[in-house]
Amino acid sequence: MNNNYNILITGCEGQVGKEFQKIGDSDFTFVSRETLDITDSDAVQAFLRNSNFTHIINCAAYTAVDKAETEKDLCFQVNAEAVKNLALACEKYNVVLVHISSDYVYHPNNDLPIDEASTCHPKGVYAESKLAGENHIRQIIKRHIILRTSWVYSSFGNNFVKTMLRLGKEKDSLNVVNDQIGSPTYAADIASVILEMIQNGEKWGTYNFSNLGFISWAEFAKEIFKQRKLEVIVNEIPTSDYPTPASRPLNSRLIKSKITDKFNVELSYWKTSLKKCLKELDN
Ligand SMILES: NC(=O)C1=CN([C@@H]2O[C@H](COP(=O)(O)OP(=O)(O)OC[C@H]3O[C@@H](n4cnc5c(N)ncnc54)[C@H](OP(=O)(O)O)[C@@H]3O)[C@@H](O)[C@H]2O)C=CC1
Ligand SMILES: Cc1cn([C@H]2C[C@H](O)[C@@H](COP(=O)(O)OP(=O)(O)O[C@H]3O[C@@H](C)C(=O)[C@@H](O)[C@H]3O)O2)c(=O)[nH]c1=O
Repeated sequence: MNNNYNILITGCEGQVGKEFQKIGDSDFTFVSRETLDITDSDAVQAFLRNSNFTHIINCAAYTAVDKAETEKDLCFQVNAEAVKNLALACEKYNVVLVHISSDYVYHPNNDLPIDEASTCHPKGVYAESKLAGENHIRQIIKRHIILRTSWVYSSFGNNFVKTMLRLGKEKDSLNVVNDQIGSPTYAADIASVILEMIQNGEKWGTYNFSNLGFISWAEFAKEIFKQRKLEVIVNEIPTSDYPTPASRPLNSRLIKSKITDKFNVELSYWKTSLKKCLKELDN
């Protein structure tokens, strides 16, 4: 980056937040939940009033999709009300707000690839709270970027890759759903693309972003074990055989031409990014 930027990263201990820490640029100020709870609107206002931030990249969120079904208030506080706080404070102090949202806001009832203009039919508390957060931003602040991404994993925190590696050590075979189709996304690629977007000019709005290729969770699991040379059998099952408290969309095929056309960014193929993450885990 360069000296023109002064960027606050909220939720810095999460998967995406940690990737910004890995980049470790001097333009960044990192705050975790302990340092800045984004649901505390006074604290957020005070933090911005006393600093000179050009951007906030909001990596803070409530991401426990199933638990959200029984923690609706908390989930909405973090993913919707707190995002509103951030948007109001950014608008007041002339700060650009970069926010991360989810493929789960779309939840279409067809198999067609999804662009940013597609109608959203979020199902479940997490998905609804993420769309509510987005809507606050669009209503409050023009100078924003919302990145809708999917199936995020990294060497940090909890995610599908780490769950598969853990279960693969414990069991010879696993049942994994094969009818939810989307793209895994390496958190490091999200951090990189956000920085490219910030440096690439003022093109506000909502953008899909994920790694390239549309696959099922079962295919993802198989490739994780293949790259790790683990002999684990993946039994492909329908979602109906894997009941969960929150329903997941069957179609998460995000079209990424808006982001590639407007920002001229290169997307990484999902297997290539998976390889990088597994290497990172080895280290
Ligand atoms: N994970 C995924 O598969 C996907 C994620 N996304 C979106 O990407 C973004 C980043 O996700 P990811 O990095 O995986 O999320 P993580 O769950 O890994 O990290 C979220 C971070 O936010 C922190 N946090 C929670 N509540 C607050 C609060 N009130 N104030 C400040 N910080 C808080 C958490 O802290 P603590 O752990 O202490 O609660 C955690 O460190 C989120 O907006 C998410 O919705 C989109 C698509 C897929
Ligand atoms: C562990 C496991 C999961 N699954 C299924 C359940 C689910 O449909 C799918 C993925 O499971 P997870 O619980 O890891 O994924 P989930 O928490 O639903 O992941 C979502 O998180 C939120 C935050 C997002 O925004 C989404 O983009 C998406 O990444 O795999 C199996 O079929 N077998 C298994 O052994």
